[in-house]
Amino acid sequence: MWSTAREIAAGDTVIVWLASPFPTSSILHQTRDFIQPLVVTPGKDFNSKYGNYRHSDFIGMPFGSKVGSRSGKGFIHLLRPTPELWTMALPHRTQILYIADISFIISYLDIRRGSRVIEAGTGSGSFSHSVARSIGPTGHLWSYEFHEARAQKARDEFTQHKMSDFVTLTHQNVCKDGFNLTDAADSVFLDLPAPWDAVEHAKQALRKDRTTRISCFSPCMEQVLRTVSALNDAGFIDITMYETLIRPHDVAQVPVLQPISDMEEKLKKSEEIREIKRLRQIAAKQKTDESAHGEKRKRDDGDDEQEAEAVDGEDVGSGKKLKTEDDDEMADSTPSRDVVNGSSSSRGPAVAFAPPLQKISVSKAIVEVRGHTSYLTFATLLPPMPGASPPASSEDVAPLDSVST
Ligand SMILES: C[S@@+](CC[C@H](N)C(=O)[O-])C[C@H]1O[C@@H](n2cnc3c(N)ncnc32)[C@H](O)[C@@H]1O
Repeated sequence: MWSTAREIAAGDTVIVWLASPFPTSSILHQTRDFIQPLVVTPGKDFNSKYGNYRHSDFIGMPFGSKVGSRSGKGFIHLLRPTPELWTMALPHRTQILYIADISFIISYLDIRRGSRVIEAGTGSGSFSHSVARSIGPTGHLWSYEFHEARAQKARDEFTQHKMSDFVTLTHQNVCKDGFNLTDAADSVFLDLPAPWDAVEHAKQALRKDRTTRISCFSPCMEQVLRTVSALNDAGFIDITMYETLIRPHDVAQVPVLQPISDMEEKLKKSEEIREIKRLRQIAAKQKTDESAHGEKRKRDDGDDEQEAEAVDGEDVGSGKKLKTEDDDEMADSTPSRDVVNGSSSSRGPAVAFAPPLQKISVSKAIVEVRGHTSYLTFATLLPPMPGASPPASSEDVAPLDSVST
């Protein structure tokens, strides 16, 4: 398909991104103001509200470059085309399929490297580009469009995007004239106003030596019901309908909350250390008082000192401090942080046990889901059983109320 070279050359298609390189989901469907395809043509200029540029200046730049305008005001990004970017940037000649539906259809039709696929109609070629990438040059896409100007424009684009070796575009009314193919395709995709009229033709074009799939894209339920009837009549099975909706999520980074059991343990330890510190302070104060008075104070109760020594690990009399495990832990715990709520503490060398604070990404789904595009009906066609007679059509089946019991 498109150039895989590192640098942009004359004649290459580039996608010009005119806005922030980090789109939010809300602008993904309104990006045509921000994103445009461009064929690099020496001698031509690209002018926009983001500045003026000469195509020839793009030649030799790596794809993905950020380019400043000639006036120094504004910049653009020159991106390598992908089917996703093409769908966002392509010139619309019809309504098009977007990536949420495209990816779902490709997955449910089991389209992969080497697949042989039929699509009708081609429209603006949005779906065609994603299929072309999925099947690669070892597969084949037969695309049909009955609007002559659209067919020609799509054909030109397929040639420009180096797809024409494995994508065949035919200008034809598939409901009337079918696909001119027999037992050829692994799957069929119909994006037509009246897909039911093309179901029998699709059946003829599908392979009979393996299980094959069909999908029809229709905006309203009446179309779905007619299509389901036609699929039933043609002997398709496993008929299922889906709707693809985009549900945006609010994403935020939050501090990792620690398990309560850990917190209890740490709080207990914190209390113990606070108590030790308190006793140390008492002992230190006593020592200061004694030296200030220049005499050794007589103790009424020698037990106090012993108690302080026992808890504190400090030889109060000699002023020598004995190192404890807790001291090590306090010294190692940097930076100092509040364990409980995760906020930074400005209380100096406070007691701290938590490792440097970690954050995780969490998301909350937005309840309202908008953006109905169409209903997707899928069905399966099994290879005929050897010696089996063709399935009865619904017209041959007597209505339920006429069946006597
Ligand atoms: C909605 S557009 C398809 C958009 C396309 N899936 C895309 O992603 O760009 C439907 C196209 O089907 C074409 N079409 C309608 N009926 C047709 C028929 N019977 N045979 C061939 N093409 C047909 C229309 O001209 C139109 O271009």
